[in-house]
This record gives sequence, structure tokens and C-alpha cells, in this order.
Amino acid sequence: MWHCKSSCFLQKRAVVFRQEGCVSSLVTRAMCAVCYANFSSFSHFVRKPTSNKEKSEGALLKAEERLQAALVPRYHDLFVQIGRLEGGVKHLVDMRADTLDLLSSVKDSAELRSFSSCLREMLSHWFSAGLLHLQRITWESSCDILQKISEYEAVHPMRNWSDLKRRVGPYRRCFIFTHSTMPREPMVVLHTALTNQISDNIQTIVSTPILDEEDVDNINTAIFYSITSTQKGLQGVELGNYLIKRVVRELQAEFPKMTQFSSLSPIPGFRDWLVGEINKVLGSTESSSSEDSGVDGPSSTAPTLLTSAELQKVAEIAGKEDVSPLVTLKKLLQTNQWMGAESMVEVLKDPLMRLCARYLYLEKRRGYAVNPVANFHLRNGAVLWRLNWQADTGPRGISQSCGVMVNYRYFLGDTMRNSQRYMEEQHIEASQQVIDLAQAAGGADSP
Ligand SMILES: CC(C)(COP(=O)(O)OP(=O)(O)O)[C@@H](O)C(=O)NCCC(N)=O
Repeated sequence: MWHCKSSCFLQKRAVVFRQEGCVSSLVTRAMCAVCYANFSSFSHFVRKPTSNKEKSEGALLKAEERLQAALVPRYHDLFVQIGRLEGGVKHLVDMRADTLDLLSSVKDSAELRSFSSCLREMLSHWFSAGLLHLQRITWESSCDILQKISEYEAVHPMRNWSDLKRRVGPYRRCFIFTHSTMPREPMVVLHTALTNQISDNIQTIVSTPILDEEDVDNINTAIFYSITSTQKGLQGVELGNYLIKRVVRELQAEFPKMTQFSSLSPIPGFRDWLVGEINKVLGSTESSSSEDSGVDGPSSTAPTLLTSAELQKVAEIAGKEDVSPLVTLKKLLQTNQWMGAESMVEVLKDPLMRLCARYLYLEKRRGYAVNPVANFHLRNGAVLWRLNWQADTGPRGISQSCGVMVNYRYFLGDTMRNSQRYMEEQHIEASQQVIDLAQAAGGADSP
């Protein structure tokens, strides 16, 4: 049966080729020969070999090569030619970036997706780990590189040269990958803090005064607090993953006592997701209250985000007891006003930590973590290890994730297994803190 299906597939492809007229009868013959090689019992489908030569393995392998060549799109050869020219690879990287932009606007274009996939495949060969050059950036690095490091920073923007000097100074390491086809261009940038514990706050990393010199005995932990892939056209080539793994080895060589490797990551999208969840509850309340006496607050069937007691405290502290507490909460979150009142910060800590754990651990897209930064580190084999309250109290941190940040921890002996389980089984390796918080968010109002 399997033979039948596969040969039917090849037969259909042969018919398609003939119909398109884009492939000579050579391919049809090659396909038949491949069918013969793979499904030798299929005499009725393929022309019987008439000469000894055709029966030889060489003839069949040659036919298979021709089939493979015939199945490669014509633009592949064009890309190979362009890649051989001065500046050609950079041109292809930019072309892929344009293709990705186009794909984000033109939905369901199979041809464009195939075009982009072909480019990505070729670029992943040209930008494989062995062809990338690791470079540590220090204050003595060239100005043009330092300027690019500052300009490319996408996670915690640098405000001035002092910020930049701090990033490459004592207790900090900045590494980049460069590539011979794009000289003096950082392909991906990783900023690391050297500490003696796993950091739970970004302000202590990006805003601390510059220290005079490092005390090696005071360093046993690496905190990856910012990583940026600078070339959109290399999306999907996983340069960030390569760089983290390479920097771990570099740091282990420099600091033999280093035993802990973790990120301190933002959670872009959490606040907006939460506002969306509040809107769902308000929407279901409106629909259910249109049937009964217009009771404020979530209906008994809508998923509760906060407990009744938490909602009541929000209303009391906000002084808005005549308005739905969820409406009040939504406005506080959207304006960041909740950060202004210590009592409000205190009452929102538990629900926001629960809901953030649910967002990172339970919210999925096609089986994988919906949060892009979570997906990146989980793909690398990291553990969803710890949520940190008030970890980023800057405007950006409050707006994107209510000030919460997360440690994705790299247990070096487990990363390969964790990555495989995530990619193949969609299993997220998480700490008990995260699992308990996410489960508590499952039903805020305990029955
Ligand atoms: C997180 C990053 C570095 C992952 O890049 P990379 O390892 O190349 O993964 P991919 O883009 O190949 O899937 C990349 O997505 C990026 O630069 N994102 C914006 C900045 C950030 N860290 O969120």
C-alpha cells in the first residue's frame, strides 16, 4: 500500500510536470527510474530496463540526481550565482528580509513561502556555526562597531555612551558573531552580566555605576540579559542559539568556577494578552448580564482572572466601587497608573504573577509557547525557571509585562533533551514555582 501511494504521488508529480511542460521528458524518465529503484516490485508503473547499463546502480543513481535537480526551483541556481558575487550574500539576506515583509502582508502565498524557505535554507548553510566568527566587544573596539552595538540593541535601548560603556565594562561581556561576507557587521549581539547569583532585576544590571575592576572570585553566574539578531533576513537561521552556546563555552574557559547560566528576559505581549483576557470576561459578562439582572463583575461561567476578594480590593483602593472592578483594572493596566499606589502594587502581585505564569506556560500557538522570547529559549533547551516581580520598573517593562521578568535557565547537561522534548512533544520544562503559579491561575476563584 505504501508503495502504491508513493508511486501514485510520483506519478501525479510526473503528470503535473508534463502538464506544466516545465520539465523535459528526462524528468519523467528519471522519476520512473527512481520509482523502479525504490519500488522494484512496481513493474506496471515504470518502463522495464531494456539494457544491462540501465539496470546498473549507477544509472539509477544518475536518474535520482536528475530528479533531484529537476525538483529544485530555477531561482535556486540564480541565488547560487548571486552568492558568488561581491556583496551577493548580503544582497540575498536583504532580499529575504523583503520577502518576509511581503509575507507578513500577503497571506497564504505558497509560492512566496517556498521562495523564502529556499533562501533560508541556502543562508543557513552560508551562516552555519563554523563559518561565523566570535568577537568580544570592549571599550577598545572600533567606534563603528560600538555604534552599531548601540543602534542594534532591541531589548534594553541604550540612552548614551555611558550606557554603552557599562555594557562592555567590568562584570559585563558583549559578544557578537561576524561573517566574512558582511565585514564589520554584527550578525547577532549577546549582552551578558557576570554575577554571583541569578539576577532578578534588570535595573541593577543596566543602571548600576561602572565598577573599577572585576573580582573573579565573585563571579560564578552568567546572565544573558539581551540578545538581538540584527539581520531580519536571517530569521529562522537560529544565530542567537549558536551564539549563546558558543559564549557559554567562552565564559567557562575564562571563568572555570562558573556554574550557572541563565537569561533575565522580558515578557513582551503579556500586558496586552491580559487586557485581551479581561475584554473576553467583560464581553461574556455583557452577554450573560443581558440575559439576567445585569450583575457587575464576571458571570459565573466566564473564566475568572482575579478572585472576588482581589477584585474587591482593586475597587476599594481605586475608589471606584460603582464600576466593574475589571473595567477599573483594565484602565489601570493600560495607563500604568497601578504602579503609583503601593497598596495597589501589593494587591496585584499575586494575580499578575499567576496570570503571567499562565501566559508563559499554558498559552500556546500551534502547540508552542505563544510568547516569542519563551519560544526562543525553550527551543534552545532552557528551563522556564523563575518569574520575578518588579524586575523591570522602567516604562517599557511596565507597559509590556507589568514589570515582570523571567529567568530561562540553561542546565547545560539537559539542554539537548529539553530542546528535543519541546520541539517534538511541545513539552515545556518548568520549575515548580512556575507550575504552581500557572495552576493557581487555572481557577482563580477556588471552588
Ligand atoms: C530572540 C532572537 C535573537 C532570536 O534570534 P535567532 O536565534 O536567530 O532565532 P531565529 O530568528 O532564527 O528563529 C531574535 O528573534 C531577536 O533578535 N528578537 C528581537 C530581540 C529580542 N531578544 O526579543
